[in-house]
Amino acid sequence: MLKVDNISFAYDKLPVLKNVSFTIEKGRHIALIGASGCGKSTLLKIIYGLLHVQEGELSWDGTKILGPHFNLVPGEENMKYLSQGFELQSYRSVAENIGQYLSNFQPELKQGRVHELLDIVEMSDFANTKVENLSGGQKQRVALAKALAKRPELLLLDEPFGNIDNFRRSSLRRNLFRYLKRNKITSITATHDKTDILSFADQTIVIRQGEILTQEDTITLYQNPTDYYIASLFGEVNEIQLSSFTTSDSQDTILVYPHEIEVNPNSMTKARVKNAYFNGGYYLIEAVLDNTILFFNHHSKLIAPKMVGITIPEEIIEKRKQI
Ligand SMILES: Nc1ncnc2c1ncn2[C@@H]1O[C@H](COP(=O)(O)OP(=O)(O)OP(=O)(O)O)[C@@H](O)[C@H]1O
Repeated sequence: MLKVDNISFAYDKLPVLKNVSFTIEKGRHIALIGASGCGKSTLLKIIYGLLHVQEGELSWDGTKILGPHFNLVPGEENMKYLSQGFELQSYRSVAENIGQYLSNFQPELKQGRVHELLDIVEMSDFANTKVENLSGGQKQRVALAKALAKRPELLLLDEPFGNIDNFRRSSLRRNLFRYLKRNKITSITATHDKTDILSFADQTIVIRQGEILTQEDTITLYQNPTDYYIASLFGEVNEIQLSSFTTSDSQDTILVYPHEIEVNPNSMTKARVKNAYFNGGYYLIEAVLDNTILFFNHHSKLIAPKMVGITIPEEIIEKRKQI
């Protein structure tokens, strides 16, 4: 179990993390989300032992993480941290990089392990290619394989798929998290990508300006966002006046995702279409309702300045009213 107990951290005088506490059970996958600059990378570096906390304590399986003031070689033995820049040896081959820290005592074992890792990151065809001849996305995949090579107990990933094209990203993500689950490797992934969060994170930790806002089961958090900041980290979201959709005359608002709003010609609530953005399987419609911008999904393009009736299902209204 990872235990982070009331840590605070500042670069020089700039406080970045404030009284951060949470625990993570072994084998769980955690997404770490928050606006750019909120302290995600800093937190990962602290957990890995690259930065020394001014206040608080951390432990992994009951053993205190001492940080760089106490470890000769920075970085905890049983963890791996994959940073946004990848530390690879560019003049050596992909296979040599992945196997760099593996024992040479049993060459067949080492070779088998390197092949297994090449397969996970879909880089088998590049085993003998020098890293300097790879693209950014390919380097990122090699760095990931290298981080997994020595079977870390805790894997810390900082935007791990940022440079990887969409096509590759989906299968890589599936391969990686399947491997981590099978091998009971705990992971924390700092990310801005909603798919990393929704499909693969058991739990999500939300940070705002260096403070933990919440740690919650991912699906529960998505379905019951307690504030606009949290909901907006999953993508577009609307803050809607209840009075626009119900007979209520209260000033209360609820959070509604674009896919939860339905076009219904019979609805008394009419919005004026402003723009339609093609999104593949649907259009994201930007409309104006009661002088406020509103986003909803629609299967076909709607042309401005058309007036459309819209509704929100009763159960969504009731659920969000209670948050
Ligand atoms: N080495 C450093 N020295 C001084 N300030 C730093 C340093 N590294 C980061 N910071 C500052 O600390 C704050 C948190 O940075 P951090 O990289 O942890 O944010 P982040 O949430 O990971 O952001 P992003 O999502 O953009 O990667 C920012 O204000 C950043 O400018």
